[in-house]
Formats: sequence, C-alpha cells, structure tokens
Amino acid sequence: MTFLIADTFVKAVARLDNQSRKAAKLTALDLQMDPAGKGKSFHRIDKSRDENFWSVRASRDIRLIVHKTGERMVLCYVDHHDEAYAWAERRVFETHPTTRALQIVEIEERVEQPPAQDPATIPDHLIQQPVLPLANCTDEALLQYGVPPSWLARLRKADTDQLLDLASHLPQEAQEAVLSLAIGETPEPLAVEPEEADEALHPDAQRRFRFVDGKEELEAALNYPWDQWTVFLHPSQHAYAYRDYSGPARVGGSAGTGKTVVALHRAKWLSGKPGGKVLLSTFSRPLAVALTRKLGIMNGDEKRIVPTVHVASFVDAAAALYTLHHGREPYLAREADQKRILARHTDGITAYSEAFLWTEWRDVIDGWQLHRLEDYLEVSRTGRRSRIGKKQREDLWPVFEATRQTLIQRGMMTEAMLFEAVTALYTEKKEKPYSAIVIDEAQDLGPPELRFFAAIAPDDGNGLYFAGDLGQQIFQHPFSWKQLGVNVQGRSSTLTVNYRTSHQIRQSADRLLPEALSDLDGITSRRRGTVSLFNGPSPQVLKFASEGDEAEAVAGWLKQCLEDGIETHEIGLFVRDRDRLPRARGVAAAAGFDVETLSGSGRDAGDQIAIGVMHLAKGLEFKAVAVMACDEEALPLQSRIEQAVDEKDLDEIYDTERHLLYVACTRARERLLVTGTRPASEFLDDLGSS
Ligand SMILES: Nc1ncnc2c1ncn2[C@@H]1O[C@H](COP(=O)(O)OP(=O)(O)OP(=O)(O)O)[C@@H](O)[C@H]1O
Repeated sequence: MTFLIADTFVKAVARLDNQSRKAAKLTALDLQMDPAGKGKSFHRIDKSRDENFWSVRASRDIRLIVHKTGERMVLCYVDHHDEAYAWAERRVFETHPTTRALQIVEIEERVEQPPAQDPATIPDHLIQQPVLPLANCTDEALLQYGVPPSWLARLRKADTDQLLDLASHLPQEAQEAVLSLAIGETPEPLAVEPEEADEALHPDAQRRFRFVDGKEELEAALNYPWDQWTVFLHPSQHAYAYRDYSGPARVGGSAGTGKTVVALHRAKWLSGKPGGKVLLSTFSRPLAVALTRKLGIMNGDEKRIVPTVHVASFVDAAAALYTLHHGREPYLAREADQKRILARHTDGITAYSEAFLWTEWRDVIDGWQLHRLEDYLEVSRTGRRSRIGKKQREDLWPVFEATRQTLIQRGMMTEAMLFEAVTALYTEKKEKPYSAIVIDEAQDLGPPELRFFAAIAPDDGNGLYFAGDLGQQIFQHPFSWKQLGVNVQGRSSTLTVNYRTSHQIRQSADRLLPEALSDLDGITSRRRGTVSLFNGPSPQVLKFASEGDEAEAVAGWLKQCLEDGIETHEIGLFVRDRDRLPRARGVAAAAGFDVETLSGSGRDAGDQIAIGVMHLAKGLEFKAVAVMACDEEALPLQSRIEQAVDEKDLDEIYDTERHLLYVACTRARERLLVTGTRPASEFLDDLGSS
C-alpha cells in the first residue's frame, strides 16, 4: 500500500494548537509505519458520498481523515471531531475525466453562493470586461484545465467577484485557470497523462499529494506545516527545479511567484547528486541567512546546516575562495574609503562634479574592471549615458589609475577587485570548487559578479542556475550576460502563480511595470498572466494635504491592523530613503508600536513593527505593509534625478525607482497602504490612487 499526504492535511496540521499538532503527528507517523492501523480505531464517514473516507482517532477530540483504498492511503485532513467529519462529508476523491489527475473535489451544491459584484465597486479598468467571464467557455475548454465536471454550470453563471471566491473551492490547477480566464487571459491547457498512469502521479496531482518515503520525510513535512513549499510544488516549479539542463539556465517571474523556492529545491536536488557540492548564493548577507534557515526547514530543522550546500552572499562567496587560496581574508575598502582616496587624486579636475567622478569610478572603471586606458577608451559605458569623448577620458584616466594603485598599495580591494581576483584564480583551472552554482536575486548581479560565477562554475549543463526578476532590479544597470559568456537563451522560464500576494495587491503593483520586460540579450519575461491564489481587500493608495494628516492616517491604519488580529511583527513600514525614516518612526510611535529599524544585517523578528528603507524590503514578507512618504520629491528620488545627464539616464532612474516601489509593495501578503503628501509621487496614480 502506498502512503501519501495531501496538502490539505499539512495545512490543517498548521492550524492546530501545539498539543493537538503533536497528537496528529504521532498518529500520522503510526499510520505510515502500519497503514492497517492495528490498535487504531477507524470509522467510516457514513454521511460522505465517498465511501473511502475514514476517521482515525488521534486524541480525545482530534480526528485524522484518511482516504483508504486497497492500494493507497492518503492523509487528508485533521481537526476537532465534528469539523473533521464535516470536511469529509463535503468532499469526494475523483480522477478528472480529461486530465486524469487525482483531485479532492468539493461537492458543488454544498458550497454557499458568494454575493454578486456590487457595480459601484467595479474598478474603471475592469468595466469593459464581461460581467460573466466564463459564460462563453465550452465544457471542453474548461475541462482541459482540470475544472471538475460538477462545477461547470455554476462557474459559467458567476460574475468576476463570485469567480474570485468560488475559485478557492476548486483544485489548484482549475483555480489558477479560472482566475486567469476571469482576468481575460488564456491559460495553457494542462498535461494529459495516459489512461494507465497512476492518477496520483500526474503533475497536477503531485502538487497536492506527496508520496512519503520513510519517517524522516514525513517528519520534515510535519515539523513546519505552514511552510507548504517544502513539500508541495507547482508543476512548473517542480519542472524547473528538478531538471538537467544543457547550459546556464534562468527562472524568472514577478514577485512572490516562488523563484527562491525553486532555487532552494534545485540546490538541494543538485547537492544530492554523486559528488554534489553546491554553492547557493544571493545578493546580501541577510538574504543568505534566510536561505540557510529555509534549507534547514526543507530538511526538517531550521537550525540544521546542510553540509553539501554552501550558502553565501555574492561577496562572501568570493571572499571565502580568496581566503582559501591566500590564507588570509581580503581587506575590502568601504565606500567612504574609496571616495576619500578618489578625492585625493582629483586635484586639477574641475570640469566634473564629485558625484560624477564617484559614479564613473564605481560603475565604469571599477564596475567593469578596467585596468588600461585603451579599455576605458573602448568601453561602451553601459548605464552611463553622458557622452564623454576620447580627450576627456584621457584626462580622467590618471585619476582613476592613481585611485586603483593607492588601494593596491594599502592592501585594500573593492568588491569588484575581489571578484576579479577570484575570477583570475579559477578561469583557467579545470578543477572547480563546486559541482553546481545556484544564484538567487540574479537581477542584481553586476558584471564582476557574473564573471566570477562563470569562472568558478563547472563546465557542466547544470553548472549555473539563476533565479531573478528584472522588475526588481534596483542595484545594477542592465548589461548583456551573453557578452560575458553566459547565455541562458532557450533555457529561460517564467513562473506565473503568485503564492505570496493577494489578487488585489498583485494587480495593483503590476500596474507599476510594463506587461513584459526584456533583458539586453532580448530575452523577454511576460509579467501579465500571473495569478494569485487568494483574495483580500483592495490596496489603499492615499494622498494627503500635509505630513501631519498622513501620519495620523497611517497610524490609524496600523492600529486597525492590530485590532484585526495582525501581529506587530507581521507589519512592515517602508519609506524611500533614510531622510524619511523619522516620519515612519513618528507614525509608529504615535500608534504605540515598538520599532525594529531594519539594517543590512537582517531581521530580529521580535514583537516589533519593521521599519526600513525600500532597498531593505527585498526578500522580506509581511501580512500588512504600509509604504509612506511617497511624495513627489521622494519617488523618483530628487537627488538622483538631479544627477541624470540625459534622457536615457533619466529613464533608467525612473525604472529603478519604480522597481523599488514595486519591491516594497509586493512584500505585502494581505494588506497594503501606500501614502504620500501632495504633490505626491506620480507612481501613486499608476498604483491606482484615490
Ligand atoms: N509551491 C508553493 N506552495 C506554497 N507556498 C509557496 C510555494 N512556492 C512559493 N510559496 C510561498 O510564496 C512566497 C513567495 O515565494 P518566494 O520567496 O520563493 O518567491 P519569489 O518569486 O522569490 O519572490 P520575490 O521575487 O519577491 O523575492 C513565500 O512565502 C513562499 O513560501
């Protein structure tokens, strides 16, 4: 007899109190050891239409619901006695007639009809859409998406609001398709399995049923039942994570579509191959700490280190290899050190501002690792659109060369110099330090980092894997990966199911960005067509006459979150930059919150509201997010605009500023408030301000 757990079981375990959870886990482990359940009392759920549903006693009041046939036992649900029985009475197991995937189907007539859409609440941009989005879909069309036959008629009669509600009662593949159809998209039909295949092995069944092989695997799934991603993947996540590639590959997708989850699964999978030793790298140290913890969770204990996966930030990964080779750590020059040294060498240079010289050094000379005047004369200065000709470059070169030499004399290096040094160590070497490299937040890789990873990656189809979203690029100028020898053409894919953010928040945040984004190698990632799996209140986007009015409103909103049961540590409050942090602190104080000011070293997650600049929102997640002080001068940031030298430069600043707001807004799972004082940021109009 095969033994499976369903996602509904894991979700239900997460809702139990500690003691009941323990009892449920023990009973589950007993059943796995002995599916016949000797000594356990099984009771058939008489009122269920599905005669294979049984209850199993876990404690005085807690019952497990299992689905038992001759060849298979599935752990389906757990709850207090009456609720557990009611759950089973409302459901049946069915093999879908078209897709052949095994589904747990809610009995349609037992699902209450949600209220019809109030016409006054239909946003202007949806007013053109049909009132009954599925009215003209044929049976055949809906069946190919895995919609259970019993639901066809009901869905056709539903308006958009009703569909958003009813979809949550459908199996996930049908839910996603119905939500896509409701917003005017045409989803891809699902994979159809041959008749004789096991319906529980169908890719769409695998996202809700998982064979568990052995006690450890079941324990790992039940130790962190709220982290569903460790066990149940979307078929596309599974396909991209567990696949052999023939060269560098990349997974994209908008915020919250599970790119990090794919990177984690892939790292774990590759590390399990013979001789597997994987580097899992990400943009910053706090993000690396978060990845380490998640990797532990996948293995059943967040504190467990997985020895075959080395997790490190981009720069720490390079520093570790440098140290290994030289027997000492690199001495990295801070930004202030570099600026001071640069300033010492700029005597006589009057035609250029300090800001220009610094960014020219950082983004061009150091960023592209230029060591010779000839290289500087030739470089296209990607990301720097101010045209400076041969003569000007010749005049400037001695400044930059002297800066570099001073750093070297003092035994210091910039991060780019560190990447370059390690790149040089490994470029020609056949022996590489890792069997594969998986990189998260890849949109913020710069040329030195990319060259470094390419140099240390083995020459193997699975050597390099990237996860990232161009729409969240906030630290780097775009550049061609192909020109640096990393070609992901033909091995690039996009995830389209958003697991983090409510439908309403995602839709609003998406309006900040174009429908599709292309990188400089012409690879396009579509952003439309993404669906969220749950509903929530529409985000509020508000403009105020004064900072005082704004502060009062944000404080009120924060207090309301608390009253509605959202815990303090589940709330994030973001502003564009440090100068605006006092405004956020003032609001939190007025609302009576303790505050944790985010720093580059990660979250403490005490009983405090997290406050920070938008750059530090990356990688975080909150139930409720307020983004405040989005005034005209803040977004795009006036000081950046003043540095722009031409139209193209300006475009790029606008893009990254939009990306920043997008990153901040998409940290919200359920509630989002975005505010500014008049004149407010023009981006608020895109989000849909009132
Ligand atoms: N298959 C899944 N089942 C359940 N939850 C999932 C699944 N995949 C991802 N999630 C959840 O969705 C959220 C977003 O996932 P993740 O951080 O991997 O997305 P991302 O695309 O990397 O986001 P971002 O671009 O914003 O960093 C997380 O809370 C994660 O646990």
